[in-house]
Amino acid sequence: MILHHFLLDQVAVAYVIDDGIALVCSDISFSIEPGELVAIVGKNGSGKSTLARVLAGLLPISRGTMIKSPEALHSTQIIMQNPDAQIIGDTVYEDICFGLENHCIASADMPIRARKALSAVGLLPFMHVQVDKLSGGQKQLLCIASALAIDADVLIFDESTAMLDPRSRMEIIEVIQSLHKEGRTVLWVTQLLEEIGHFQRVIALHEGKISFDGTPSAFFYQLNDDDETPCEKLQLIPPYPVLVVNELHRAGMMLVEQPVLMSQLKEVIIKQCLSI
Ligand SMILES: Nc1ncnc2c1ncn2[C@@H]1O[C@H](COP(=O)(O)OP(=O)(O)OP(=O)(O)O)[C@@H](O)[C@H]1O
Repeated sequence: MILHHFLLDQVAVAYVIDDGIALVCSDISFSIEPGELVAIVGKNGSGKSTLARVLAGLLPISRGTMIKSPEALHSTQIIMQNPDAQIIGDTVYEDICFGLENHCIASADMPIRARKALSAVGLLPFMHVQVDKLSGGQKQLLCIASALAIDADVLIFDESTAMLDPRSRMEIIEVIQSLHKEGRTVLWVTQLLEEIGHFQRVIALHEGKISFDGTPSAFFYQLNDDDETPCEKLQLIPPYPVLVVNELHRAGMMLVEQPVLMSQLKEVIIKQCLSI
């Protein structure tokens, strides 16, 4: 029997506003299984952060049902867009320890956990630095390290690398892939479509509803030439490798595979050229 981490059925979410309530998500039904690596995409205001907060237990649902596994209930960490809203300690180390204390981790284990987590995000040299001396991107890395130190089963990243440069962002995605290999469940909210090739599954939101749930290649490619892809339907711009494939296609060169990442595009072109 599969125990879902999250099982949502016809979920709706509303905010209380001045003149009533605003329904921002509706008809949301999906499940997340343990160990999944999922990207959540959509335009600004499509409901990604709202959904992330619901899954993290920070927002109640207004309608429908949501069932969580015990792990998802007790061991989910969300890393949000704004690092200042999540940092409490005066120094990097104190901030990590604050989260560890909240999770009843023994004091003796704290230094080793903090070092391991800070190493994973490249912040070990900053361990005893005052938090207000960190850049915005370094603060985001600290929030990620705090979640890693706690050893959460489910990690939800809500555009938490938005302030990082491309190299640091790639390094975080590599950290996330290794956490996934260890069995962790990762939900990654992003606006950057070039990132989603690193994920197994894409959930796309449009106006608070799920408009797509499937693989990255199914999001960017369509079997029939005349059909719009799920990505095009959302009026989002696909990443560069997909644009290259589409241009080659128009020029008469059909690729047998559907690359999403640059490394995949390179492999496909080499394979195809060698077979001519
Ligand atoms: N606290 C709130 N009160 C009222 N409305 C809200 C609140 N937070 C978000 N909303 C509204 O809910 C809708 C979805 O917002 P949400 O932040 O979930 O979208 P998003 O896809 O994460 O957007 P972005 O990519 O811009 O961060 C938007 O219309 C937004 O204005």
